[in-house]
Amino acid sequence: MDIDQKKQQLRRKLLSDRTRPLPKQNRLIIQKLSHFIWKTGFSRIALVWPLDSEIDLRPLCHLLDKVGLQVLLPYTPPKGSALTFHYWKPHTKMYRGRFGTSYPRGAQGTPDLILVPLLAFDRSGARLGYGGGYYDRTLNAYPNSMAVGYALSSQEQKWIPTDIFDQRLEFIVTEHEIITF
Ligand SMILES: Nc1nc2c(c(=O)[nH]1)N(C=O)[C@@H](CNc1ccc(C(=O)N[C@@H](CCC(=O)O)C(=O)O)cc1)CN2
Ligand SMILES: Nc1ncnc2c1ncn2[C@@H]1O[C@H](COP(=O)(O)OP(=O)(O)OP(=O)(O)O)[C@@H](O)[C@H]1O
Repeated sequence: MDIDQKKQQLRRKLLSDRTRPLPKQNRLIIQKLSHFIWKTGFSRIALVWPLDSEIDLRPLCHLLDKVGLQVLLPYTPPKGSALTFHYWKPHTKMYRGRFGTSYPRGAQGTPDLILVPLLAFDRSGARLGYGGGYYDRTLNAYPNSMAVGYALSSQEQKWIPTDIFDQRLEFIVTEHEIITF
């Protein structure tokens, strides 16, 4: 079995086992993330609008906006291209995009810090996503942005198969800890 097939097998299993985070877990991750973001001193932060059963960062979008930081959200282009990030404010209208994603139209920006959604991670900083390769291409396209994954601690796996193009994360924030690589 090659790496793509191994990833696909793991992805299928994780998707079928996945349960929605509990409100308390969601709150704890947001607390940890907001503290982490505050400490970096960065001001342009890329987050993501949730898909089914994912951690919901929408309260964090509002929180960051309230304290005067710039919130950016991704637009998902056809497979093969990097995501683009667009400024969001609490009143911004969201549009339906590819794969059930939602995105704001309007001015594009370059984030200082990119929060990266994931299906699974391991202790080496490897991540498994939905298989579009979007964040791998995006982190390549924004080499100066800090990449920070966020996940439930239950999303940790012993080992994630990786390819040469897979981008490792610098940090992963869970409801229990901040993992540094
Ligand atoms: N909330 C959220 N937004 C996000 C992401 C994410 O993980 N979470 N993405 C992170 O990259 C991007 C969109 N990623 C996606 C990439 C591929 C597929 C996809 O191919 N879905 C197939 C099934 C995949 C499979 O069977 O392996 C489908 O819908 O048919 C879905 C989302 C950008 N926005
Ligand atoms: N930088 C890249 N250059 C060329 N091809 C790439 C690159 N990154 C990913 N790919 C291709 O995209 C496909 C999906 O990649 P991968 O399985 O790593 O996605 P993922 O990280 O799980 O998904 P996502 O980032 O969208 O959440 C791979 O089969 C690979 O061929």
